[in-house]
Amino acid sequence: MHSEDTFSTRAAELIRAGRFFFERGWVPATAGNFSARLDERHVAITVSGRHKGELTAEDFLVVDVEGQVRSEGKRPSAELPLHLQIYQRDESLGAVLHTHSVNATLLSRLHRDVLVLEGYEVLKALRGIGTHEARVEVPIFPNDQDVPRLAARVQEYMAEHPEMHGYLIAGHGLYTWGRSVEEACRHVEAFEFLLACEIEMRRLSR
Ligand SMILES: CSC[C@@H](O)[C@@H](O)C(=O)COP(=O)(O)O
Ligand SMILES: [Zn+2]
Repeated sequence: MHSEDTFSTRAAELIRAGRFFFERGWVPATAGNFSARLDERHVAITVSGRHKGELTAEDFLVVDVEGQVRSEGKRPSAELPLHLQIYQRDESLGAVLHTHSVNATLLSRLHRDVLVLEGYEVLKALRGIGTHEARVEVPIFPNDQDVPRLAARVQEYMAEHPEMHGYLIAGHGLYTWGRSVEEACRHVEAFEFLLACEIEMRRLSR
């Protein structure tokens, strides 16, 4: 069972991530949600509707990996099922981060089905990738206000593509994860850099 200390440490890491993302314009107007694993069965996740650049420890609650809320009187992120799907499928994963940057939103509307990232040195910031020659496929799922249905769709796709590092939701944003909050943050930064390159490349090659 996790301690209060674990909760506070994970919350502090996610608060720092929220400030960093907000400063860069990746979580505007209460958009985005963050979570971190506390132990095998429990996760801390942001309360729904909170501003992600101004989080405090009060803006987190505890849920179990089946989605049962363990903190009375707090409503979890509307996108909780997308976080739980990741924790349920892989016990080694420790954090899930969701952002809404302009670049993720635009690219997810310009492309259908999948965005291919290749030829970038920064791909090596993604766990397990050792060369710029890697080909990273970022699937794009249609947005869906029925979040459990969307989570089931992601789950089905991930069963076929277990090597995935993240995905886009059309007109919505990015989901990525890692073994720790630090690794998940690195993945957000890497994806945001790569998405910015892709946008700029399209502009330059017009
Ligand atoms: C402010 S619009 C964004 C929301 O609809 C949603 O997509 C989102 O990312 C934040 O929802 P939340 O329930 O606060 O976790
Ligand atoms: Zn969202």
